[in-house]
Amino acid sequence: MLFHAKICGVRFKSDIEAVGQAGGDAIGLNFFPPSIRYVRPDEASALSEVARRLEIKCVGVFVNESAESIAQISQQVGLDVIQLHGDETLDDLKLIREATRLPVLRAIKLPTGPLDAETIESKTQPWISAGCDVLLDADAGAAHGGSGKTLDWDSVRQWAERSPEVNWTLAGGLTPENVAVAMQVSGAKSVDTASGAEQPKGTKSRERIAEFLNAALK
Ligand SMILES: O=C(O)c1ccccc1N[C@@H]1O[C@H](COP(=O)(O)O)[C@@H](O)[C@H]1O
Repeated sequence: MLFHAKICGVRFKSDIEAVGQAGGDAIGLNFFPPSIRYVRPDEASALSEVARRLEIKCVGVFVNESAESIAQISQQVGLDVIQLHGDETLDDLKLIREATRLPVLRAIKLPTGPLDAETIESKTQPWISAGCDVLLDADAGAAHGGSGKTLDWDSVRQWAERSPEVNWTLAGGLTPENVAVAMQVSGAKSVDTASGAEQPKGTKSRERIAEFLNAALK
């Protein structure tokens, strides 16, 4: 497992200090320019120094970025994990791995309505076979992520029970209020949130970060 609880889309040092104080083990730095959580690589370098000091992993979130660009940003910032959250292919994965030599977390975007274990299996299987950990997220359309929409956690559990060896993270609309239930129902041991730790949307809240991590790590 790459991490237990990640707070994604942090933009300020104080966000990372709040994650460290509440025992979180990963942050996400968002390199998708249209996102409200986007950080420039030079800003991200300063953030990753804080994370490194607190022994928090830095996950770079990328959407349809070239392998060269991912490698350049990854080196500049000092990333630990590459999260692919766009329409990247298995051929792209090969290039990204060769260029970065970092573990890859593949976001699998699933429908927010009724779901079944077979659908999750068919979408995750090629990436798991290629050696990726997978992050299950709600399909956010053109925004690609950060929608605040939740998944059908019962179906996630049915899929996960069939594949106990797979390293996976639950995302999609997780909040301080629902993360404990989401973990109980789905069986997730690793979770990720972006909008759930914000107040207002786009601004991380120290209180919501602490509440989320307390609920997820208890
Ligand atoms: O957060 C974003 O803006 C974002 C944009 C593009 C790709 C991924 C993004 N974030 C990821 O989306 C999931 C779910 O977000 P939420 O918790 O539902 O708001 C989040 O865990 C990030 O990894």
